[in-house]
Amino acid sequence: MVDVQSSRRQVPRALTIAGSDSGGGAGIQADLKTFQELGVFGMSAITAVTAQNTTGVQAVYPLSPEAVTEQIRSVGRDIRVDALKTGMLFSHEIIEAVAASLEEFKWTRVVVDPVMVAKGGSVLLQDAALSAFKRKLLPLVEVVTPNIPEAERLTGMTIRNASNKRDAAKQLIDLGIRYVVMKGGHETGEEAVDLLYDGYCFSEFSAKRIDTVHTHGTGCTFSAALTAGLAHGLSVELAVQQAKAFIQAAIEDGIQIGGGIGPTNHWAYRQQRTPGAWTAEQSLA
Ligand SMILES: Nc1ncnc2c1ncn2[C@@H]1O[C@H](COP(=O)(O)OP(=O)(O)O)[C@@H](O)[C@H]1O
Ligand SMILES: Cc1ncc(COP(=O)(O)OP(=O)(O)O)c(N)n1
Repeated sequence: MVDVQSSRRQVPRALTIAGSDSGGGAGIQADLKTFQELGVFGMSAITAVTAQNTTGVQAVYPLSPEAVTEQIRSVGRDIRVDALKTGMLFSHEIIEAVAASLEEFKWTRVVVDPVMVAKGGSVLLQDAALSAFKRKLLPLVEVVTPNIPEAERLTGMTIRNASNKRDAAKQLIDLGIRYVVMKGGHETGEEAVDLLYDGYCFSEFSAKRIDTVHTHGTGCTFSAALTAGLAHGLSVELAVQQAKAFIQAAIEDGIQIGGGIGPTNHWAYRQQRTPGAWTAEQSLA
């Protein structure tokens, strides 16, 4: 007789603690799609429900901190978590609940995407939550992935050039974070350059900047791909390299969704690696 229990395969598992985007391009939805594409079993703890589409965020309904804690506990008490990421945390109460859970379970492979404002301008992190975010959450994380405006808000610095980026990364490391990835999506120039700093060395991950407005959820997707790499046991450097390739494919092989700032293509990276696979264009033909 086959022992079904012991013959079941062990797979990497990752948890996302983030907001729901009803439009499917960012938040929990982008994270779970990305985990799946990268061969990781995805789990979620929802912090807030947003009514959202490609034209913007129409409404935000935060959950109670207890509801967030209970979701994390349910996962943590039964299922191994190899890596996790946070996205939209919204309030200082939710940040405190998440920080307490990270301490309770002693998870170390933790990626924090400091989501603050959606591309349409809606607030996804309240002003009053910034201090708890810096003091309670950031010292517990392995990697933080700010875009330029987020790095400016976290450090109080104005970032205009490469030297400013390095100074801001150093300031963030001083908060107790192991690695900073400062993303270059909001800059201009031929290349989109992401800067990685480990407290000693800087490395750059560069790819051709794609001329498109359809970048809804790029930060969520990038940080989820990075988390998936960590769940597989990759070093942070290799996980960033894979995440960069994943987001590049997702932006480059764009799909037409909605009438505003559309999402990226979460299956493009896999498709590029699967000879003879169907393409987004073929499926519409
Ligand atoms: N137009 C683009 N072309 C290529 N890469 C991009 C583009 N926009 C963003 N990226 C990449 O997407 C990832 C997310 O970056 P960014 O857009 O800055 O984050 P966020 O969504 O948090 O604002 C980074 O790896 C960045 O370099
Ligand atoms: C629920 C939710 N979480 C996060 C975001 C922000 O996502 P991001 O990847 O920064 O991309 P933009 O929305 O700024 O394009 C969100 N919109 N919703």
